Amino acid sequence: MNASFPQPNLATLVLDFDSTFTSVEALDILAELLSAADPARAADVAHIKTLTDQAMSGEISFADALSRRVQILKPTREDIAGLIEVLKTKVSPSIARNRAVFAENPGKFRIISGGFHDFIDAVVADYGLAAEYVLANRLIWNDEGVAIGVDQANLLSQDGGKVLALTGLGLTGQVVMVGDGWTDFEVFKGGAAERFYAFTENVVRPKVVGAVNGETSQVAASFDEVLHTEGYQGRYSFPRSKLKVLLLENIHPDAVRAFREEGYDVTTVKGALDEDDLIEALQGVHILGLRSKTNLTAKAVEAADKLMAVAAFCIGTNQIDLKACSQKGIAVFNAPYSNTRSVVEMVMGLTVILTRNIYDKSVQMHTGKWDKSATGAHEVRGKTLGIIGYGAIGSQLSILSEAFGMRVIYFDLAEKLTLGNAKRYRSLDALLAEADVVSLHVDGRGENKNIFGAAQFARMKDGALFINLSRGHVVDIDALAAALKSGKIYGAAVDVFPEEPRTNDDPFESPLMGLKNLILTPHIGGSTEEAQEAIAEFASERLLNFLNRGDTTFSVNMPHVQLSEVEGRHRFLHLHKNVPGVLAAINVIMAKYELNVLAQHLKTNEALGYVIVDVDRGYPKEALEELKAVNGTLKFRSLV
Ligand SMILES: NC(=O)C1=CN([C@@H]2O[C@H](COP(=O)(O)OP(=O)(O)OC[C@H]3O[C@@H](n4cnc5c(N)ncnc54)[C@H](O)[C@@H]3O)[C@@H](O)[C@H]2O)C=CC1
Ligand SMILES: O=C(O)C(=O)COP(=O)(O)O
Repeated sequence: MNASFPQPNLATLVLDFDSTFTSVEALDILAELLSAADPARAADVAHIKTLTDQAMSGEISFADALSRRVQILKPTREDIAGLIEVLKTKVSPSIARNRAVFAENPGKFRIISGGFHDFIDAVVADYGLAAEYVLANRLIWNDEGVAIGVDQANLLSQDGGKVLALTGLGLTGQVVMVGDGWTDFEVFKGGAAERFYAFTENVVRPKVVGAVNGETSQVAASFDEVLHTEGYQGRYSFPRSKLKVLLLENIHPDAVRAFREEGYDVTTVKGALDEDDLIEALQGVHILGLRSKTNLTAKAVEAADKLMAVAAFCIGTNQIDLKACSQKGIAVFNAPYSNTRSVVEMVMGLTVILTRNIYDKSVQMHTGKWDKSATGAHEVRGKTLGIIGYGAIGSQLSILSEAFGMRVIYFDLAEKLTLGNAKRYRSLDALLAEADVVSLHVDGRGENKNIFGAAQFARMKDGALFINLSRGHVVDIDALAAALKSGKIYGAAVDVFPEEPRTNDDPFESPLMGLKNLILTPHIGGSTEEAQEAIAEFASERLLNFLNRGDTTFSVNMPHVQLSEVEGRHRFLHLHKNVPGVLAAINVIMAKYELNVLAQHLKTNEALGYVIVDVDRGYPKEALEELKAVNGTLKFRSLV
């Protein structure tokens, strides 16, 4: 840390070793190593684990369990050397990522353990903790180099030994105990520490967690949480385990895994939520993942107290009130290309099925009717496909249908790169007059409500086909039903509806039900395993890059800034209304606190300005308060 900004009055943090500093119980690992080398010792492993568990939960005497375990194991010096190598790879993830904190705060950390100096010292030495900072037991060795017992004179081989050993150090200032086990809690209960954190990153011991009072003793799911609460500047300015991620609508498990692996607190919900339930579920949530069926309304955005970012784990973002999100400085992302191909393949299949009348033939077969005839069945080759909306899906469809021998014409509001031999039509009516198959691929913007109604069906060729896999509100469903009933159009495939059930348990109702040569599908255009997996990867990466570095690439409402990892520096992320003077105000504060700026970016769009400043490590807390108070600030956070 920059020596000019020491954090005042930091407590001494005393860390337990087994299942706290490392993610494992050392004697369990030792037992596993011994039994791997000699399978006849498998029973010993089970025995050791039971004793460890009983002792850590406070069910049996710690001292008794300790010497019994050593006597069962009887490790050699080589065994202990092997154990050290393994333990070095098992340091708890949140401790490992905060390695710099140990060096930046010399003398502020102690290790206390009923385990043994014989292996602990070597493991914690990598973190700059010398043996004098370790309070632990010692093994008793015989002349053959075999450990045969425990130093009974050492306080830590006795019940209640941690309290006595720690008190004996006579530390000045506040002392805080961090550990997973009952003996760690006893340190606090016995008065040797002012505060206690029940450390649950590796193991949750109900007796210990149940004993905390929420004030001077509390649960910490990671070392980041401890550092943050105790005022240390750790690897993360805010502990990830306190950042809540809510994933709705059965988002692929790969996304859940991606967030959990990075230490975030993830909750999943199978279906979509209505406004009231969403408002309730969003309380305290920082990150929201949804798909096409959850409407994130302005009211829900307004009520969301902690929301920082939202991702549509799909293409469409029409279900999200983007304006409301921007006004609150909430970043919105989507996955614009991950299910494109799935939709296109489905449209190709539907085109062939409708053109050949395959669907109705199959329905009849299921009722025992054999109707072998060519009447009304056609090839798609040589037919004209009219694509409305030549975006990612429309243009990909253009390529595949040309490969099928179709002639492609399209209509789009925007200028688009025409692919292959497709032809752009500047008038929708002209396209409708020529297309044998009309396929809708416009986006779901509000203005597109009912763009396809009775007038458009009337302008289509008699007996043409109609396909909609875009958005339900784009088509007047009654007009579609009428066009099908009258025979004006020969067949249709519809995947999206103005009203869709929220979950698979809710009923589907539509005036389209029961009509002939009409294929209805439950909004599955993007529902392939390939697409869902790709979306999970893409959308979670966008969110994680935003959370971990401030990167806004691919955001649908934020100015785009691509950022690298934050290494050995602090990063301030300042999102504000796009009004004059904000950058200047930020720089005045930087200068006032003599913060050494390593890099600075400013990107704006119509509504928002986004300033990113990387500074040398170490800053006074007041600087952050002033940065947050700059006029126009919507969101401010700092990363380390
Ligand atoms: N059924 C499903 O499961 C899925 C549905 N979708 C939906 O498919 C639609 C298309 O997706 P993408 O191609 O990725 O979107 P995109 O944004 O790349 O393309 C949309 C195109 O439509 C054009 N457009 C918008 N309004 C128009 C109008 N009134 N008339 C003519 N052109 C208009 C735009 O200029 C743009 O080129 C979206 O509504 C998306 O939500 C996407 C994936 C899966
Ligand atoms: O990607 C889209 O826009 C879709 O419509 C797919 O929606 P879904 O994720 O299947 O709810």
